Amino acid sequence: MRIDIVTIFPSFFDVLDLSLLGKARESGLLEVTAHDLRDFTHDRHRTVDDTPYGGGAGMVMKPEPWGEAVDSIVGDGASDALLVVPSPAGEPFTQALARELAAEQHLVFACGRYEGIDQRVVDHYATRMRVRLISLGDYVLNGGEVAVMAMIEAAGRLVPGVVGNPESLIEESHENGLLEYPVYTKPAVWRGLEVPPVLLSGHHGKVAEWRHEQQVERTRRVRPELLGDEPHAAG
Ligand SMILES: N#Cc1ccccc1Cn1ccc2ccc(-c3cc(N)[nH]n3)cc21
Repeated sequence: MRIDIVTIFPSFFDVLDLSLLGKARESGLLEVTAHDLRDFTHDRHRTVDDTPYGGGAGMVMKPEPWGEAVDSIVGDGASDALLVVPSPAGEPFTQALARELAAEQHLVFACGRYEGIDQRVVDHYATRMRVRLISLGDYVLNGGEVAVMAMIEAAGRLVPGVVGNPESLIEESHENGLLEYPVYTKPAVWRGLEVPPVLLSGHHGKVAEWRHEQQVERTRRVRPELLGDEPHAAG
């Protein structure tokens, strides 16, 4: 299995040289590469973030560096790789999902920071490859790196040959809260994708209403049981 990680903290993943996964890398069972997102910026300050359209606290990760970084890994067309984006708005990471990741040939992990990555990055790559937003649990981390480390560990250990004794593999799961709304920053149009007009309106009430609607729509779509709707069948 090939694993690529895009992050502003590449050295965070040096720890993967240790322990079980370190041996799996040496044996060639796992090929893991961390890429610095700032290497795909072109300004003196290596800027990766900007203010959010629609206002609100914090900063949002700009789409352009992400486009260049992911393209450098998967090329500029369709790809069989799976793009995994850790997010509080993602589907729950479970043992079953770890098994699905373990069966992939090529995983690309996008580690966001700040208030998240401009929504259009996900929207763009969804036209070229499979994209999955995955939540480690219903709490908010400062970025994606911890979640990616957990996913790599959970999935990596399921790759045949990585864990000496397969009997030692175990099951687990978690739970709830409204999911995040999509975020956007400059430019207003990126690769033909526009920011939702309400976020450019300057009407804070409408922005707040739209964001809540997005949260409900996402939660109903991804975690219906959190709204008291019928939960999905187990499995
Ligand atoms: N997004 C967002 C966000 C929204 C509001 C406040 C803070 C953040 C921080 N953040 C930025 C990137 C990023 C990636 C994954 C998580 C994450 C995953 C789980 N399961 N919890 N938190 C958080 C992340």
